[in-house]
Amino acid sequence: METLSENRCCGGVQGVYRHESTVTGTPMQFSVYRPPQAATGAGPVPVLWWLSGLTCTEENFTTKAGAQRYAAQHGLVVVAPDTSPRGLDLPGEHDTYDFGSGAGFYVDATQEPWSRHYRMHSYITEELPVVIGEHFSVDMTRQGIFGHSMGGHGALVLALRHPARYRSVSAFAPIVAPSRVPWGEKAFTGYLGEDRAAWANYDATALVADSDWRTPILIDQGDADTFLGTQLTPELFVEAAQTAGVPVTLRMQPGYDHSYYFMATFMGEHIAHHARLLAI
Ligand SMILES: N[C@@H](CCC(=O)N[C@@H](CSC=O)C(=O)NCC(=O)O)C(=O)O
Repeated sequence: METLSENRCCGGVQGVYRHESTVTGTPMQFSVYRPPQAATGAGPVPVLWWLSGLTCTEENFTTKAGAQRYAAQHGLVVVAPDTSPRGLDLPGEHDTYDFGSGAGFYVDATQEPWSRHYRMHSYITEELPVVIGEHFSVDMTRQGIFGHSMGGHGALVLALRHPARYRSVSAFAPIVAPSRVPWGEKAFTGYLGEDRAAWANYDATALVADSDWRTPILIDQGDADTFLGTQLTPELFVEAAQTAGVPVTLRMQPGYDHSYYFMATFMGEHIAHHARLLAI
Protein backbone atom coordinates (compact mmCIF):
# COMPACT_ATOMS: atom_id res chain seq x y z
CA MET A 1 0.00 0.00 0.00
CA GLU A 2 1.33 3.40 -0.97
CA THR A 3 0.49 6.58 0.94
CA LEU A 4 -0.49 9.40 -1.43
CA SER A 5 -1.32 12.00 1.20
CA GLU A 6 -2.00 12.38 4.91
CA ASN A 7 -3.41 15.50 6.51
CA ARG A 8 -4.23 16.28 10.10
CA CYS A 9 -8.00 16.71 10.41
CA CYS A 10 -10.27 17.13 13.46
CA GLY A 11 -7.56 15.72 15.70
CA GLY A 12 -7.09 12.63 13.52
CA VAL A 13 -5.63 11.97 10.07
CA GLN A 14 -7.27 12.03 6.65
CA GLY A 15 -5.27 9.84 4.30
CA VAL A 16 -5.41 8.78 0.67
CA TYR A 17 -3.78 5.51 -0.36
CA ARG A 18 -3.20 3.33 -3.40
CA HIS A 19 -2.67 -0.41 -3.80
CA GLU A 20 -2.56 -2.98 -6.56
CA SER A 21 -5.87 -4.82 -6.57
CA THR A 22 -5.84 -8.42 -7.70
CA VAL A 23 -9.66 -8.40 -7.81
CA THR A 24 -9.92 -5.54 -10.32
CA GLY A 25 -6.51 -6.07 -11.88
CA THR A 26 -5.81 -2.36 -11.56
CA PRO A 27 -4.32 0.06 -9.07
CA MET A 28 -7.08 1.29 -6.74
CA GLN A 29 -7.20 4.39 -4.57
CA PHE A 30 -9.17 4.81 -1.36
CA SER A 31 -9.35 7.26 1.50
CA VAL A 32 -9.25 6.47 5.22
CA TYR A 33 -10.06 8.85 8.05
CA ARG A 34 -8.44 7.83 11.33
CA PRO A 35 -10.02 9.51 14.38
CA PRO A 36 -7.91 10.62 17.33
CA GLN A 37 -9.00 7.49 19.22
CA ALA A 38 -7.16 5.33 16.64
CA ALA A 39 -3.86 7.02 17.49
CA THR A 40 -3.98 6.84 21.28
CA GLY A 41 -3.40 3.13 21.55
CA ALA A 42 -6.83 2.79 23.10
CA GLY A 43 -7.43 -0.25 20.92
CA PRO A 44 -8.98 -0.90 17.55
CA VAL A 45 -11.97 1.22 16.59
CA PRO A 46 -15.04 0.36 14.46
CA VAL A 47 -14.98 0.85 10.69
CA LEU A 48 -17.60 2.73 8.72
CA TRP A 49 -17.57 2.19 4.95
CA TRP A 50 -18.74 4.98 2.67
CA LEU A 51 -19.79 4.23 -0.93
CA SER A 52 -19.97 7.22 -3.26
CA GLY A 53 -22.22 7.90 -6.22
CA LEU A 54 -21.87 8.28 -9.96
CA THR A 55 -18.89 10.31 -11.19
CA CYS A 56 -17.16 10.20 -7.81
CA THR A 57 -13.70 9.08 -6.81
CA GLU A 58 -12.50 8.47 -3.26
CA GLU A 59 -12.08 12.24 -3.00
CA ASN A 60 -15.63 13.68 -3.19
CA PHE A 61 -16.74 12.35 0.18
CA THR A 62 -13.44 13.26 1.80
CA THR A 63 -13.56 16.90 0.75
CA LYS A 64 -17.30 17.65 0.66
CA ALA A 65 -19.21 15.62 3.25
CA GLY A 66 -17.74 17.10 6.42
CA ALA A 67 -17.74 13.65 7.99
CA GLN A 68 -14.39 13.84 9.77
CA ARG A 69 -15.66 15.98 12.66
CA TYR A 70 -18.35 13.41 13.51
CA ALA A 71 -16.08 10.41 12.95
CA ALA A 72 -13.62 12.00 15.38
CA GLN A 73 -16.38 12.66 17.90
CA HIS A 74 -17.55 9.04 17.83
CA GLY A 75 -14.18 7.34 17.28
CA LEU A 76 -14.86 5.70 13.92
CA VAL A 77 -12.47 4.94 11.08
CA VAL A 78 -14.17 5.87 7.80
CA VAL A 79 -13.07 4.22 4.55
CA ALA A 80 -14.17 5.60 1.16
CA PRO A 81 -13.21 3.49 -1.88
CA ASP A 82 -13.26 4.65 -5.47
CA THR A 83 -16.40 3.91 -7.49
CA SER A 84 -14.84 1.85 -10.30
CA PRO A 85 -11.54 0.50 -11.54
CA ARG A 86 -9.33 3.16 -13.16
CA GLY A 87 -6.55 3.27 -15.69
CA LEU A 88 -8.30 1.09 -18.26
CA ASP A 89 -9.61 1.99 -21.69
CA LEU A 90 -12.35 -0.54 -22.36
CA PRO A 91 -14.67 0.19 -25.30
CA GLY A 92 -17.12 2.93 -24.25
CA GLU A 93 -15.77 2.99 -20.71
CA HIS A 94 -15.39 6.74 -20.51
CA ASP A 95 -18.24 7.80 -22.83
CA THR A 96 -21.06 8.41 -20.33
CA TYR A 97 -21.20 9.42 -16.68
CA ASP A 98 -23.56 6.60 -15.66
CA PHE A 99 -21.70 3.55 -16.97
CA GLY A 100 -18.07 2.48 -16.91
CA SER A 101 -15.51 4.63 -15.12
CA GLY A 102 -16.99 6.26 -12.03
CA ALA A 103 -20.05 4.03 -12.28
CA GLY A 104 -19.12 0.53 -11.13
CA PHE A 105 -22.48 0.08 -9.35
CA TYR A 106 -20.85 -2.18 -6.74
CA VAL A 107 -21.50 -5.34 -8.77
CA ASP A 108 -19.29 -8.15 -10.01
CA ALA A 109 -19.77 -7.89 -13.77
CA THR A 110 -20.39 -11.10 -15.66
CA GLN A 111 -20.34 -9.64 -19.17
CA GLU A 112 -17.36 -9.02 -21.42
CA PRO A 113 -15.36 -6.84 -21.46
CA TRP A 114 -16.29 -5.73 -17.92
CA SER A 115 -16.06 -9.04 -16.07
CA ARG A 116 -12.28 -9.07 -15.72
CA HIS A 117 -12.03 -5.71 -13.97
CA TYR A 118 -15.45 -4.41 -12.88
CA ARG A 119 -15.71 -6.50 -9.71
CA MET A 120 -16.48 -3.84 -7.14
CA HIS A 121 -18.65 -6.10 -4.98
CA SER A 122 -15.79 -8.52 -4.36
CA TYR A 123 -13.29 -5.70 -4.14
CA ILE A 124 -15.18 -3.97 -1.32
CA THR A 125 -16.34 -7.05 0.58
CA GLU A 126 -13.24 -9.23 0.23
CA GLU A 127 -10.03 -7.55 -0.85
CA LEU A 128 -10.15 -4.03 0.59
CA PRO A 129 -11.14 -5.17 4.12
CA VAL A 130 -7.97 -7.26 4.26
CA VAL A 131 -5.87 -4.26 3.25
CA ILE A 132 -7.61 -2.07 5.84
CA GLY A 133 -7.20 -4.71 8.54
CA GLU A 134 -3.48 -5.06 7.80
CA HIS A 135 -2.65 -1.37 7.80
CA PHE A 136 -5.02 0.30 10.27
CA SER A 137 -6.04 -0.31 13.88
CA VAL A 138 -9.62 -1.37 13.23
CA ASP A 139 -12.10 -3.73 14.86
CA MET A 140 -13.42 -5.76 11.95
CA THR A 141 -16.14 -7.24 14.15
CA ARG A 142 -17.76 -3.80 14.18
CA GLN A 143 -18.38 -2.60 10.63
CA GLY A 144 -21.09 -0.33 9.29
CA ILE A 145 -21.81 0.92 5.78
CA PHE A 146 -23.47 3.94 4.20
CA GLY A 147 -23.49 5.72 0.89
CA HIS A 148 -25.11 8.09 -1.57
CA SER A 149 -27.24 7.44 -4.63
CA MET A 150 -25.39 4.68 -6.53
CA GLY A 151 -23.42 4.27 -3.31
CA GLY A 152 -26.62 4.16 -1.26
CA HIS A 153 -27.70 1.31 -3.50
CA GLY A 154 -24.31 -0.33 -2.86
CA ALA A 155 -24.57 0.13 0.91
CA LEU A 156 -28.06 -1.34 1.15
CA VAL A 157 -27.16 -4.28 -1.10
CA LEU A 158 -23.93 -5.09 0.72
CA ALA A 159 -25.60 -4.91 4.13
CA LEU A 160 -28.55 -7.06 3.08
CA ARG A 161 -26.28 -9.61 1.40
CA HIS A 162 -23.73 -9.70 4.22
CA PRO A 163 -25.70 -9.18 7.44
CA ALA A 164 -23.08 -10.96 9.52
CA ARG A 165 -20.45 -8.50 8.29
CA TYR A 166 -22.21 -5.15 8.68
CA ARG A 167 -23.96 -4.16 11.89
CA SER A 168 -25.40 -0.89 10.63
CA VAL A 169 -26.52 0.67 7.37
CA SER A 170 -27.84 4.01 6.20
CA ALA A 171 -28.16 5.87 2.92
CA PHE A 172 -28.60 9.28 1.37
CA ALA A 173 -30.89 9.37 -1.68
CA PRO A 174 -30.20 5.73 -2.60
CA ILE A 175 -31.13 4.06 -5.88
CA VAL A 176 -33.23 1.46 -4.10
CA ALA A 177 -34.67 -0.44 -7.05
CA PRO A 178 -32.03 -0.36 -9.81
CA SER A 179 -33.79 -3.10 -11.78
CA ARG A 180 -36.69 -0.72 -12.34
CA VAL A 181 -35.05 2.65 -13.12
CA PRO A 182 -33.00 3.91 -16.08
CA TRP A 183 -29.63 4.24 -14.29
CA GLY A 184 -29.85 0.69 -12.98
CA GLU A 185 -31.29 -0.87 -16.13
CA LYS A 186 -28.43 0.55 -18.17
CA ALA A 187 -25.74 -0.54 -15.72
CA PHE A 188 -27.15 -3.99 -15.03
CA THR A 189 -27.69 -4.75 -18.71
CA GLY A 190 -24.08 -3.81 -19.42
CA TYR A 191 -22.47 -5.50 -16.43
CA LEU A 192 -24.82 -8.44 -15.78
CA GLY A 193 -26.53 -9.08 -19.13
CA GLU A 194 -30.13 -9.19 -20.28
CA ASP A 195 -31.33 -11.88 -17.85
CA ARG A 196 -33.13 -9.90 -15.16
CA ALA A 197 -33.08 -12.85 -12.77
CA ALA A 198 -29.38 -12.13 -12.25
CA TRP A 199 -30.17 -8.54 -11.30
CA ALA A 200 -32.10 -9.38 -8.13
CA ASN A 201 -28.87 -10.10 -6.23
CA TYR A 202 -27.99 -6.44 -6.62
CA ASP A 203 -31.42 -4.88 -6.10
CA ALA A 204 -32.03 -3.68 -2.53
CA THR A 205 -35.80 -3.73 -2.89
CA ALA A 206 -35.76 -7.31 -4.15
CA LEU A 207 -33.28 -8.33 -1.43
CA VAL A 208 -35.11 -6.70 1.47
CA ALA A 209 -38.31 -8.56 0.63
CA ASP A 210 -36.58 -11.75 1.73
CA SER A 211 -34.30 -10.40 4.45
CA ASP A 212 -34.04 -11.02 8.17
CA TRP A 213 -32.10 -7.78 8.76
CA ARG A 214 -33.52 -6.34 12.00
CA THR A 215 -31.45 -3.30 12.98
CA PRO A 216 -32.88 0.11 12.06
CA ILE A 217 -32.08 1.36 8.55
CA LEU A 218 -31.91 5.15 8.13
CA ILE A 219 -32.57 6.80 4.76
CA ASP A 220 -32.54 10.54 4.13
CA GLN A 221 -34.01 11.86 0.88
CA GLY A 222 -34.37 15.45 -0.26
CA ASP A 223 -37.78 16.27 -1.71
CA ALA A 224 -36.20 18.75 -4.16
CA ASP A 225 -33.91 16.05 -5.58
CA THR A 226 -34.37 16.06 -9.36
CA PHE A 227 -33.67 12.30 -9.49
CA LEU A 228 -36.27 11.40 -6.86
CA GLY A 229 -39.16 10.13 -8.99
CA THR A 230 -37.19 8.74 -11.92
CA GLN A 231 -34.11 7.06 -10.42
CA LEU A 232 -34.37 6.78 -6.64
CA THR A 233 -37.95 5.68 -5.74
CA PRO A 234 -37.37 5.23 -1.98
CA GLU A 235 -41.03 4.37 -1.35
CA LEU A 236 -40.53 1.03 -3.14
CA PHE A 237 -37.86 0.00 -0.62
CA VAL A 238 -39.87 1.19 2.37
CA GLU A 239 -42.93 -0.75 1.26
CA ALA A 240 -40.95 -3.96 0.70
CA ALA A 241 -39.06 -3.54 3.99
CA GLN A 242 -42.21 -2.99 6.00
CA THR A 243 -43.81 -6.07 4.48
CA ALA A 244 -40.72 -8.10 5.42
CA GLY A 245 -40.54 -6.70 8.96
CA VAL A 246 -37.28 -4.83 8.32
CA PRO A 247 -37.19 -1.57 10.32
CA VAL A 248 -36.59 1.43 8.07
CA THR A 249 -36.95 5.16 8.63
CA LEU A 250 -37.26 7.29 5.50
CA ARG A 251 -36.91 10.98 6.26
CA MET A 252 -38.08 13.26 3.45
CA GLN A 253 -36.07 16.44 3.88
CA PRO A 254 -37.89 19.50 2.54
CA GLY A 255 -36.03 21.62 0.00
CA TYR A 256 -32.90 19.46 -0.19
CA ASP A 257 -31.46 18.29 -3.50
CA HIS A 258 -29.08 15.47 -4.50
CA SER A 259 -25.86 17.25 -3.63
CA TYR A 260 -23.20 16.99 -0.99
CA TYR A 261 -24.73 20.12 0.61
CA PHE A 262 -27.71 17.92 1.48
CA MET A 263 -25.49 15.15 2.79
CA ALA A 264 -23.26 17.47 4.80
CA THR A 265 -26.40 18.76 6.53
CA PHE A 266 -27.38 15.34 7.87
CA MET A 267 -23.96 13.65 8.01
CA GLY A 268 -23.71 14.03 11.78
CA GLU A 269 -27.01 12.23 12.30
CA HIS A 270 -25.97 9.34 10.05
CA ILE A 271 -22.64 8.89 11.78
CA ALA A 272 -24.38 8.99 15.18
CA HIS A 273 -26.77 6.30 13.90
CA HIS A 274 -23.83 4.05 13.04
CA ALA A 275 -21.90 4.87 16.22
CA ARG A 276 -24.88 3.84 18.32
CA LEU A 277 -25.21 0.47 16.58
CA LEU A 278 -21.47 -0.18 16.40
CA ALA A 279 -20.96 0.53 20.11
CA ILE A 280 -22.97 -2.55 21.08
N1 LIG B 1 -23.62 14.49 -14.04
C1 LIG B 1 -24.85 13.89 -13.78
C2 LIG B 1 -25.12 13.63 -12.31
C3 LIG B 1 -23.91 13.27 -11.53
C4 LIG B 1 -24.20 13.33 -10.06
O1 LIG B 1 -25.09 14.00 -9.60
N2 LIG B 1 -23.43 12.57 -9.31
C5 LIG B 1 -23.66 12.51 -7.90
C6 LIG B 1 -24.06 11.11 -7.56
S1 LIG B 1 -25.51 10.66 -8.51
C7 LIG B 1 -25.79 9.00 -8.18
O2 LIG B 1 -25.01 8.17 -7.99
C8 LIG B 1 -22.42 12.93 -7.16
O3 LIG B 1 -22.22 12.58 -6.02
N3 LIG B 1 -21.59 13.75 -7.82
C9 LIG B 1 -20.32 14.18 -7.28
C10 LIG B 1 -20.34 15.44 -6.49
O4 LIG B 1 -19.28 15.78 -5.92
O5 LIG B 1 -21.39 16.11 -6.37
C11 LIG B 1 -25.96 14.75 -14.29
O6 LIG B 1 -25.67 15.90 -14.55
O7 LIG B 1 -27.10 14.29 -14.37
